[in-house]
Amino acid sequence: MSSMEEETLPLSVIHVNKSLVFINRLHTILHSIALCFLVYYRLCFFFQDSKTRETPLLPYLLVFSSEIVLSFIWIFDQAFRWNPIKRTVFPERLPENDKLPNIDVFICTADPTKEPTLDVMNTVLSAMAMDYPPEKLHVYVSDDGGSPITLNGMKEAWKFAKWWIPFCTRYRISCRCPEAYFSDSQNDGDDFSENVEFIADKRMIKEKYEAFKEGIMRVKEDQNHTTGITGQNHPSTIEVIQENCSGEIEQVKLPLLVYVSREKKPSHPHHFKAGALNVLYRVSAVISNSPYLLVLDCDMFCGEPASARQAMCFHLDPKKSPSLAFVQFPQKFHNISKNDIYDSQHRSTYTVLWQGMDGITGPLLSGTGFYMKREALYGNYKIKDTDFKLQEYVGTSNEFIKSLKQNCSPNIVTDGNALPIKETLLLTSCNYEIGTKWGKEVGFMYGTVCEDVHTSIMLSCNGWNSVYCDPPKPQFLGNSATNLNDLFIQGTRWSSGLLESGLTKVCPLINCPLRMSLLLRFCLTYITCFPLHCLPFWCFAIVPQICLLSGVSLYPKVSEPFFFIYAFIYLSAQTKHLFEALSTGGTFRTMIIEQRMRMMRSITCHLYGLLDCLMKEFGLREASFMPTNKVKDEEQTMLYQMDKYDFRIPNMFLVPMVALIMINISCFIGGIYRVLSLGELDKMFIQIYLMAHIILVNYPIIEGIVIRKDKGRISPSVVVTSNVLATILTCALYPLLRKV
Ligand SMILES: O=c1ccn([C@@H]2O[C@H](COP(=O)(O)OP(=O)(O)O[C@H]3O[C@H](CO)[C@@H](O)[C@H](O)[C@H]3O)[C@@H](O)[C@H]2O)c(=O)[nH]1
Ligand SMILES: [Mn+2]
Repeated sequence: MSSMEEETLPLSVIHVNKSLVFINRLHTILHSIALCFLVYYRLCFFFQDSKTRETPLLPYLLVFSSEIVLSFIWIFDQAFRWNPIKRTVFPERLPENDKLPNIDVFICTADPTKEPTLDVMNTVLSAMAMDYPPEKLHVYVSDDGGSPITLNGMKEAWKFAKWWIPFCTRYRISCRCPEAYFSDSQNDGDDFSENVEFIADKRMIKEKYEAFKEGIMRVKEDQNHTTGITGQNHPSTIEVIQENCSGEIEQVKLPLLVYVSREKKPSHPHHFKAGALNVLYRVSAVISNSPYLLVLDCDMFCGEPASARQAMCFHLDPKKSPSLAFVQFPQKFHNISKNDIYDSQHRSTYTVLWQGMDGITGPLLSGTGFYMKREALYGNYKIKDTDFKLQEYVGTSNEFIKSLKQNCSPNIVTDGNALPIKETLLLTSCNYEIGTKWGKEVGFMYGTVCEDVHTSIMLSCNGWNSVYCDPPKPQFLGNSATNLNDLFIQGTRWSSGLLESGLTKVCPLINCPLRMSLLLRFCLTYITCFPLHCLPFWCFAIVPQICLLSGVSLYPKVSEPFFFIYAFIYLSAQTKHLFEALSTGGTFRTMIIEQRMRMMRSITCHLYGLLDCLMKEFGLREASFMPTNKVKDEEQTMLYQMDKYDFRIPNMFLVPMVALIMINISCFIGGIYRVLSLGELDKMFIQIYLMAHIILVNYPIIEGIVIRKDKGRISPSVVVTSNVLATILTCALYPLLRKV
């Protein structure tokens, strides 16, 4: 091959599945037409003579407005289906190692009791062992807990890395997270599994790993009697982890490893993960100042070592690079069971939604597993600005301002200089950001607990693009919440954060720049507003039910032509969902589980998220970020693996779900009785069908009340409380919905 040809070979290519695009667009058009008929049918009601109307106004308006809200959310959702694409990368076409850019890896951890140090260190080790020149990798760990356990864990990890990294490179190990490697015997490279030397080395590394584990545990016990320093109140500590060469093994080149714990005071807002990332962003700027950043949550390790090179296929592509802010990898999880009863893997987001956005201007940040261009987070500052102006923007650190102008050339690391202690202490102090634009225009955005989505909306507004890279082998593997409790806590946090950025900060539909395309606007609106689902879902879970009891019909009769509109909309939505589930590796069961989880989430998390967001808006509540629990609970894991829902969740979440199911069941029974005795099946068919659908999809709740005897069932006391709530709701609404 001539060098000319070589130069023009692309680093990545795009695939468009033409038939998928056709099906999607056809479905969107047909379904939209049906929705127009539905609206027409509903509007006709208002032109009827009010004396001849059979249906009272209030339930009719409730159902109609719910249909309108759902239809709008559905329309926004279609933007993701308009132009989905997939990409393939060719990392082998990248320039030689010495021409690759530097990368700073950021790993966040917050609390050693909720985030086991061993797991965090596994993430650190997997990042250090990535297939990338070690002198070009710099790993920074942010410890928001300010815990000596984490610092000591890093020292142990450093020692172990000196064995682990050469072992991985030598035997081309593909799984570079030690815990995952040792727990699965399938992980050996085929080339070496018979090799005597390899077997001996592996045994030796395994011993070192056990010693490393013990080292971490030992520290844990030692530190039980700590000082007055807490996770919320501690000074900053910055330390480069290194050890004088003990001569034990030959000098191994390791990536730079830096421990950063920012100063925290209860009186100062610390802005959660976004705050932690911004501190790392500044500290790394005066140490390594790499042009690219990889951000990882402590519970997401690098399963495969290839992601850095894959990401560079986009960042080093001269056509894409100028406007490319980040390359996002999907979040995949190693702890998902076969049937994934909680939809913990968020199938739809990481297949349909992100592929769909990739065909527009690129996916949103997903918090972890992305390669960001440092420059993209500078905000709108101008290189020409005077230092004085820049100080208003990024704060008073001269070293940091210098780093902005140095055009990303690394300084301290390569020069072998000592750490600029004074500067890093300044950059990590609580007061540094006061009066600056951090979190507003520069760095990761503050003011929401979904800093990832909010930051990427701001990037989109500034004209940056992104790319979704989903190679066949998952590059990042995380720990997803696999129990209802964690999922609901996380879901509530997300709903509140998303609504906050969508309703109160940047309403993507209205106040994004004019040049932003309509499709992108729709996607952003969908993402930030989908928790509003809770309004129609609550309505559909109560109003048609109680109306059935009192004989109020809300939908067309089976014998009316408009019945077919409803039937069409229902069937079209269900078939499309099934089609998507099947075409992304799911089954019919996946579809049912997703619908169930959507109902459960809407009724609980989305509603609480909405309330939380409103309360914050009116100053009644402070923002809070409760990290998900990452400590494994044997019993919980067992229930999950057996596909049994674990209903040991706070009443706040459980009672509304159980109460609504009870309303549905009792109205269903009462309704059937009424319909049969009065012969009104024709009139009430849709309402009866709706209830049957809700009850069937949520069968596990009924099972939890009636059949199960294990610890994860729904306890009788919850059933009683829910009954009370259901009765109050029914008694209050029954007369209202009948008369008004
Ligand atoms: O004050 C804080 C709180 C959290 N974290 C870290 O943030 C990360 C994410 O927290 P986690 O408890 O794992 O939350 P998840 O719900 O699993 O996180 C999802 O949702 C977050 C937004 O709500 C995103 O930031 C994450 O990337 C995404 O995985 C973890 O590494 C934490 O250590 C901090 O550093 N400081
Ligand atoms: Mn997490």
